[in-house]
Amino acid sequence: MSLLELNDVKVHFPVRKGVLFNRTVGHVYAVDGISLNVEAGQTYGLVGESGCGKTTLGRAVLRLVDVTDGEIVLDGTDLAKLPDEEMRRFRRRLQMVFQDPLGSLNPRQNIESILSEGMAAHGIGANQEERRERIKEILTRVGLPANALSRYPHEFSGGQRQRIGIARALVLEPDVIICDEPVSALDVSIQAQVINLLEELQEQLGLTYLVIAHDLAVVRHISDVIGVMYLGSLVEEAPSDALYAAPKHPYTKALMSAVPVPDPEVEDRRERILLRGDLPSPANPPTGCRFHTRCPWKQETRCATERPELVDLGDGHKVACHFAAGIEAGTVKRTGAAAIVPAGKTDTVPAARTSPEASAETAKAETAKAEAVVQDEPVKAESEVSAEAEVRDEPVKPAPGEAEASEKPEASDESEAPGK
Ligand SMILES: Nc1ncnc2c1ncn2[C@@H]1O[C@H](COP(=O)(O)OP(=O)(O)OP(=O)(O)O)[C@@H](O)[C@H]1O
Repeated sequence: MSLLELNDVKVHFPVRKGVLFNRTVGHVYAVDGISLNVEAGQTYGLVGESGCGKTTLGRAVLRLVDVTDGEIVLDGTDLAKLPDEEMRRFRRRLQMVFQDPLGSLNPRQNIESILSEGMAAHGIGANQEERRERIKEILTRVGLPANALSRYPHEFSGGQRQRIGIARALVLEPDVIICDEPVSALDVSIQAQVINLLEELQEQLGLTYLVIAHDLAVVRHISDVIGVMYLGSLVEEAPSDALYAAPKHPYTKALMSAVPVPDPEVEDRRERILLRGDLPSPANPPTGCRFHTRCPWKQETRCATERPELVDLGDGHKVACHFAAGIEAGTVKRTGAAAIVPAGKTDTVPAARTSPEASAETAKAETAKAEAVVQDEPVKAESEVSAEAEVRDEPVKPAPGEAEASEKPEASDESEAPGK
């Protein structure tokens, strides 16, 4: 059963001009008609390049931005239409884990204060004593020592801060956690541990996640279903394995073709699709299919005039492309608008600096590393982690003001062992 259901959600930001900015001259169509279902106890991964509207959609679900149109149904209640007062009660049930753990934690509050603030606001725990006990339990679950309570955010490494961000969400016992780029600010060696922690917590507590990320490797590992976003809309949605085995939308094919294959023979033979140009402006999106200006299979004139619906081609594999079936069957021919080259020869084709391929090229090695880490790195069992936390009795770093912040570089984030 769907716990969270989005029906044709739109978020259009007005573009204002004039001396008093009181004249609306257009709109940024950041989210433009997204429908998706997140099943209870599952993870929905939302991917797309920077600027496609992922974060805005996540914020819309929490009603942190105004929803222009559509329904956001949590457990039968449409949040989009709830008065602010009633929405406040629902806020506890939807929590967010942010990309930048340091930026989202108040540096002047210790961990107990940060975590108990929301609990008190939502009436969780009869008194501070009860709240403290609950916080200690959650800190152990996320692999942090109980003595973290009295420490401040700057005393922790990046990965540990993200664990605090996860704990802050968990203490409120939410139904759905929206993770917005939960590991992209972390060193690659730490990313897998945080992803694995999210998975362990899901198994133990039956959590439901909406994970927003630009990194296909991160989303693949954790998601049951993946949605691919382009310029405010979903272009493809499928069970994770099906999407990776056989992407059907040209945009997804291009994204996937940028991910290197570990086998050198396959890598040499396979083709890469290099999209040219930047993501068009969401203030002035192309007509028809929004991807047609960069699509290698663009056909006259339907692609430029008729916006494709997201259609189920079988087994829940949905695609918004007029010619997906023909492309798959080989009956629709390529027409240009993108270069298709052997993977080993990508450097011969200049791509626009800001295109996904430009960043994909520079991020290629990083993605490979991240994927290797996600697959191979042994992660301690939770029992091991909490046992270590108990045993270790390490000196507490100076409180803020006593000494300059002794921020550790992420790379020396040790193996993210708790109890530091
Ligand atoms: N408050 C706002 N007012 C106007 N435009 C906005 C606002 N917030 C976001 N946008 C625009 O909406 C579009 C989508 O932004 P959004 O941050 O959701 O994308 P994203 O896919 O999450 O990208 P990133 O990963 O870089 O954050 C962008 O063009 C952005 O400039």
